Amino acid sequence: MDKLISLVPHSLKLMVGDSSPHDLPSTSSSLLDFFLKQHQFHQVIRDLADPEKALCVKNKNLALEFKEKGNQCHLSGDHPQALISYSQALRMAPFDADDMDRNLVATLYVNRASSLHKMGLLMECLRDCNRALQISSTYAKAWYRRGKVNASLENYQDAVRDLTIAQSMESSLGGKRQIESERKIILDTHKTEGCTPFQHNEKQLGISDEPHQVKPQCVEVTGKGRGMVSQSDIPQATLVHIEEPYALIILKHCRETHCHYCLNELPADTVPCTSCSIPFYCSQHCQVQAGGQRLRNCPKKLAVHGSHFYNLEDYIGEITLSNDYDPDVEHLPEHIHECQGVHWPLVLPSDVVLAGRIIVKSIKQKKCSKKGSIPLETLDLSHSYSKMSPESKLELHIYSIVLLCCLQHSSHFGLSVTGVHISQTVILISQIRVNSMAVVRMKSCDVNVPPYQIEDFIRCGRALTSSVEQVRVGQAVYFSGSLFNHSCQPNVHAYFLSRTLFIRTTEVVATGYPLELSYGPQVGQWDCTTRVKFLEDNYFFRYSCVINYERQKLEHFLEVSITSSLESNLEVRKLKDVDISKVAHFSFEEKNSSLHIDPGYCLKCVSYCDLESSREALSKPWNYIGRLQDSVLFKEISGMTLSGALESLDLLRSILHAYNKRIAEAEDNLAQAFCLVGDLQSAKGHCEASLKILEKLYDPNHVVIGYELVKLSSIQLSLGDSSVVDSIDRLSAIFSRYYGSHVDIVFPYLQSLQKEGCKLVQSGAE
Ligand SMILES: C[S@@+](CC[C@H](N)C(=O)[O-])C[C@H]1O[C@@H](n2cnc3c(N)ncnc32)[C@H](O)[C@@H]1O
Repeated sequence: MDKLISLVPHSLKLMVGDSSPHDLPSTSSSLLDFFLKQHQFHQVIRDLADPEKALCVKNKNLALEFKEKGNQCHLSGDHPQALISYSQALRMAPFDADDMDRNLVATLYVNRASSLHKMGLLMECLRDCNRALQISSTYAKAWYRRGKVNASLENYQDAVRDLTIAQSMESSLGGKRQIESERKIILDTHKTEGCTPFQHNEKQLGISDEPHQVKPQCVEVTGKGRGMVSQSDIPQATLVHIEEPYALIILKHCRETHCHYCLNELPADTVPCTSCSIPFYCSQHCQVQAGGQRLRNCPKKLAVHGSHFYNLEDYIGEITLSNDYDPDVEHLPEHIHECQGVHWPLVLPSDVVLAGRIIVKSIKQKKCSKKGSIPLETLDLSHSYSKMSPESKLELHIYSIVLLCCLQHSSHFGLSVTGVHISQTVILISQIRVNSMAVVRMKSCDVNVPPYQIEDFIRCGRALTSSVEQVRVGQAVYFSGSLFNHSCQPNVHAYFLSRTLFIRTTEVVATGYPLELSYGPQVGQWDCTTRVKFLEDNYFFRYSCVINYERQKLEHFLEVSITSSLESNLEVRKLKDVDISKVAHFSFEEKNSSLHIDPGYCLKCVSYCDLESSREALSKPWNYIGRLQDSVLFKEISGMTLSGALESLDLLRSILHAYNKRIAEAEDNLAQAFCLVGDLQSAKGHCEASLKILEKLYDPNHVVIGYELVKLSSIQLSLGDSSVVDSIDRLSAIFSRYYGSHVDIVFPYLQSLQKEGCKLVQSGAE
């Protein structure tokens, strides 16, 4: 990008920087004309989009190298490393390549199945066997591995069937004999009458279909454009909106860890795209839905001898015929035009690639390829192009030109790159910037447990300071979802299951009242100034809701814990446009209206703080707390860091207001540090202290309290403290308010906590 920007002459930069949506077609054509004369520009496009230079194509030699590495690791017993190597080999292997007279991909699936079996990942192993068989239905080794894993899964009937088929397909006499003896052992040891339910399809995570009858209405809201309002009185925790994305993309940092279609965390048995080496999917279902081009197979009718009990031909058909394509789900082959191994989808920013997906989708939907016109004007979304900085405008122009040139190379729509098309793309990217939603997932972590082991540790109740945090995994356009405006006091909460957006009320909402979300991280994670800046930089509006307005005025007046008095006080809404002393007066009214207000006094509890000297005195303790945070991150806690942080905490307590949020953060850091050094009693004390402060700052059912309760309950569990039951009950109530009946799907850790809590109480009662 910098290279292209540096080519643009100053006068053209000025013209683009000054442009309005109205002049876009002419500024776009001028810039395009300029670039078309630059050989460096053509070089950039060739590097990004020329199939000859494609870097993300399949590569058989590389696949064989990874396969060999996987085999060596498997032989030496390093199964996790073998798994990684086989997955990389699958990513690189051309779908139709052969290796030793066998389809290479099928071989790799079977090899990976062996590693998965050794690692105890039985369902993953079974799925890989099925994948191999769907490519090569006569593959004896795949049937054999399937039989073995079915035996481990105690699906003895299927195990016997699989081994019968394996024996029939095996060509060597020795092999046949070995399979026969294993089959006999299973037959002799286990009675196979009674049918084990057979399931080979990859099931998607079931999303419970909670009824939602409450439909919000879209209206014009003064100063905010369109917005959503309630049409009736809506109870708390009611689902008010469900929507599938119009277009979605995974974020770059999640490409190796999350499915590129549904954005769920990748399982151990990842499925790569069959045509390029870019995406990984969690299942063939997602691969097909995304346009990861799985070849349809048509297995032969196989005659199998050796069984008079079952109809083995039907059984084989059931396993080898994939049915990943779900005709009821709208098919969005969003990856298909990016799938030629060229690397522009990998290097261009996510929102630009997302714009490409929308362009291709709208072309396909309108079937206007012959006309070569991009019907982007159909996207009824707001944008703030006029408010962007000159640098951003130039950047948007260049990205739009590059994207269209790449699409022109990669797709077969006869796409022409013109000033009008570029200007439409500029507007589209501007629309994406203010309207797309960050798709998030809840992630559990623990200071003592490596991330890949967290689920196992949690399941066994061995995690100590487990915490949950929201991580951004994708970016998506939801047409109706984007009509919810922002509030720093949101009354609805958005979350995602797979690609689906859910919006739920977090409080009772009266008829006609706006339904508003919090843009950016959840309330409580940022202070007011940071959020206002974020809204200005990213959404181009100056946030001026009552709470903020009053808070800004109060911040001149008093630096301590203003959140506490205002955030919980809904009556503050009435205070718009009143003088600061009146705000103060209002806050004191109920208690003692005759109080005199001076800067430095807390409006909630009247304690005093000398703001000037406190600011100076705070810098040293903050440094110590910062050092502690780093040590927790690197899991290296020295006695010095700990004692420095403890002294700093005392200092903070003496200077700051008792309910300052930063003291709560320091307490929380100390809790994590004490967990790391194994002093759980102290950890519990600090966690409780942090919670006590948060309870003063937030509504008792606020999600911020829920997060701290997760930590407290995991420490209490580790200590065998029976009060964990109360903590878990509280946190269940809080999360149910935000996630309703989806709480167990969004936050599976809650169930493990509940189970462990019950066990603890029962063992205490015995
Ligand atoms: C995702 S859109 C919301 C829908 C938008 N109001 C519309 O008319 O399409 C985000 C844009 O809405 C406006 N907006 C959202 N919340 C606002 C608020 N609290 N105050 C002022 N403008 C707001 C801003 O222009 C922002 O860029």
